[in-house]
Order: sequence, then structure tokens, then C-alpha cells
Amino acid sequence: MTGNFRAVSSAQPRTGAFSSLGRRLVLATLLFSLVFTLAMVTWRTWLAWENNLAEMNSELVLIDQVFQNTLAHAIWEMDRESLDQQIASVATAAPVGRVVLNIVRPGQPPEIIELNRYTVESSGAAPVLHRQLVAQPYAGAHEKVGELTIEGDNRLLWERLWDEARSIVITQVIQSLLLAGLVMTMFNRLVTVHVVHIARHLGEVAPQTLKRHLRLQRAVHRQDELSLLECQVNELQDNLHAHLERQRSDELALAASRDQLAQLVEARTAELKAANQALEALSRHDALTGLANRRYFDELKEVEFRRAIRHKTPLAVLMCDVDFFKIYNDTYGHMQGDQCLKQIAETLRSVFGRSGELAARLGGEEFVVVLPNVDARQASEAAHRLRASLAERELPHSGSSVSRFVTLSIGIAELDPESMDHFDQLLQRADQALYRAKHQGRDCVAL
Ligand SMILES: Nc1nc2c(ncn2[C@@H]2O[C@H](COP(=O)(O)OP(=O)(O)OP(=O)(O)O)[C@@H](O)[C@H]2O)c(=O)[nH]1
Repeated sequence: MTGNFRAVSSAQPRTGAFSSLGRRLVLATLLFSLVFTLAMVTWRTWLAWENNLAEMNSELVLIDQVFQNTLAHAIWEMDRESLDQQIASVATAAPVGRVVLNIVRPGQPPEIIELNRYTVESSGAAPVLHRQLVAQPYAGAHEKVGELTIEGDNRLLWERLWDEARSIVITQVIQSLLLAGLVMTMFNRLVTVHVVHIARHLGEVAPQTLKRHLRLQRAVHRQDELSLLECQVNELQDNLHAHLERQRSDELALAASRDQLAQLVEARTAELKAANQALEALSRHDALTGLANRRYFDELKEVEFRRAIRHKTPLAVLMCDVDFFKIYNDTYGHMQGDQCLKQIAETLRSVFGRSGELAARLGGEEFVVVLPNVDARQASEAAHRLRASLAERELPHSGSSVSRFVTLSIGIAELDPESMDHFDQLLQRADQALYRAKHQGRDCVAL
């Protein structure tokens, strides 16, 4: 499950290098401030220009109001000295750049007095004031004596504009820089720090740390986008934790039921195996005597035959038949006959209990014994041991004409690799020997 989590610290942006949100915001703010500053400077400079023009015009009007009557009077009175002084005063007043006085006298050509503040003629946008000078030599008389033209000082106008523009630019730039700094600081404190904190927290999220909630370090807890994000991250962690817990308990339950199922399957398999073994035992063994039955004997006989041929070892077979068993049954009853067959089987088991020796009931009262690594002589000794062992049991057989007890006739055959190529030939040979034993009077062994 840990593999389902990826550390944020190792995650890279999809394309390009890492670019801080705060830096981009500052750049955008600075760009905006620059454009805004340019616009503001232009607009405020234009306003300042208009103000300066109006102010200079007012100053010229004021000068004109101060001097128009005294000038008209000096012209009327032909007071040259006063006239020159006044013209010089007007020309040296601060906002004045040029003064032109056109003196009109009846019958004389007009006289023009012009004073320039600067040697070089400056013409420009400064305001110009034209005033007709009228003298009042007596009450009710109006005599036009001249015309006064006052032109504003262009240089002064531009100097004033330049001073104002400079202060406008400085204040706008400072204002913009302060605004950008404020935005950057606020954004950094209010957003960037917390976004980085959230990214680090998410990078450390793992199944075992899901219960550790995200806690934003904020002086004042406000309900805003960040608190919403904090809440959603914690809710996601809780859901994930609950889901993992559910998954874990489901896995445990599944494992428990799997174990239970495995135990059940194991028990059922054992039962089945036991039943199969029982079935197999039943299918391979004679129900009455417990000896191998004909089917099992048929399975094993060829194996032993091939082994003896391959290893060139001797192999002997005993064919055993109970003597006068029909009479036994007739005398003691079929049930007793069964008990007798069981006793004979027990005798066979006790005599031929070594590994490899096989005693089987072929049917009725007929038994066969396969003896690997045993030749005819040894088989004969074994047959006699069998007869002796049966005799020891002293199973009464009153109907027998050869003994008071139950006896066996035994035919022996030994494998002859030259003349035999399958087991039945050996069995047939043993059967023929048994036939001879019966004809020799029973209760004997024949080769
Ligand atoms: N009780 C009992 N009798 C069986 C069983 N199988 C076969 N018999 C009897 O065994 C008898 C065999 O008789 P016979 O083949 O005539 O041979 P015998 O009487 O033993 O005579 P000889 O072999 O010539 O000595 C028959 O009467 C069968 O009914 C069995 O499982 N139980």
C-alpha cells in the first residue's frame, strides 16, 4: 500500500523549471505598476501643465492689473522715466518672459518698447496677455494711449513642469514599489508559506501517518480557501485511513476464512484419502480372509515375473487347495467353512510374512503364494512348513479320508526363463503340480 503514495518532495513540475507563484505575482504587479505609473505620470503631468498655464495666466493678469493704469498715466503724462521703470518692473516680474508696449499718440507714428528676459527669442506655449491702455485725464474721458502685450516665461513654465513631473515620477515609482513589496509580502505570508507547508505535509503522507492531520500555522484562524483546503486534505486522510482499516480487516477475515477453508479441505482430503485407501484395500483384498484377491494378484504377478527375468533371480509359486472342502462344508456347514478358510489364511500369513512374499486367495478354497528369490527346493521347504503350521492348528475335519484335521495339497513350480515368457505359464505349471498332489493322495507337496 505504501507504494500507492508518492512523496511530493520527489515530484517534479510536469514541464520547465520550478517557478515561484510569489515571484510571478511580484513581476506581474511590477509590470502593472510600471504601466500604471506611466499612465499616471502622463495624466498628472498633463494636469500640472494645465495648472501651470492657468497659474501663469493669473499671474500675468495680476501684473497687468497692477501696472495698466500707472502705465497709461505715465504715457499720457509723457513721463519717460516712470514709463521705463514700470516697463522694467513688468519685464523682471517672475512669470514674465517678454513685454511689448505699443505707444499710440495722435498724429505720430506708434512707438514700440520691447523688453525680453532672455537674449534669445523664446516663443512657445506660455500664455500671452494683450491689454489696451486707456488713460482717464479727467472724469468721464477715455483716451487710448497704447497697447500692452505681456508674454509668459516659457522657460519658467517648463522648469515648473519639470519640477512637478519629477516629483510625480518619484512618488509614483515609490508608490508602485511599495505596492509590489506589500503584495509580495502579503502573498508570501498569507499564501506561499502555507502552500509549501501543505506540499510538505502531503509529501510525508503514508499509511502510518494518515492520522496526523494537516495544521496550518496561522496567527488567526480564518474561514477562507486555505482553511477549506486544510479541511478537505484532513477529510481525505480520514477517508483513506478508514478505507485502509476496512481493507486490512477484510484481508484478515479473508485470511482466516482461507485458513479455515484450507483446514476443511485438508480434513476432507484426509477423509477422502482414507476412504480411497479403504476402497483400494477392499478392491485389492479378499473380504473373507483379508488376503490379496485375484485382481491384486494379477497386478503383482507380472511385476514379480519381469523382475525375476531382468535380475535373473529364482521365482517360485505354490498353488494350495484345501482337501475335501466340499465335505467340510457339508459336515460343518458353510459358516464353519468360512471360519476354516480364515484360519488357513492366517496360517499363510504367519508362514509367508517376509517382504516380497505374496499370499493370495484365487477363489473358493484355492490359494496361491508367490515367492521371489526362492527356488524349487526352498519352495518345497516352505510348503512343508505351511503344512506343518496348519497341522499345528488341528482344525478338525472328520470327513477327510487323509487326516483328522484340515489339510492342504500344494503344487510347486519354479520359473524357467528358457521356456516361460509370462507368469500364467508358471501358474499353470504350479496348477499341474497341484493336480499331481491331489492324485498322489492329497495332504502332500508335488513339484
Ligand atoms: N464355506 C465356503 N465354501 C466354499 C467357498 N468357496 C467355495 N466353497 C466350496 O468349496 C468346495 C470345493 O469343492 P471341490 O471343488 O469339489 O473340491 P473338494 O471338495 O475340496 O475336493 P478336492 O479338491 O478334490 O479335495 C465347494 O463345495 C464350494 O461350495 C467359500 O467361500 N466358503
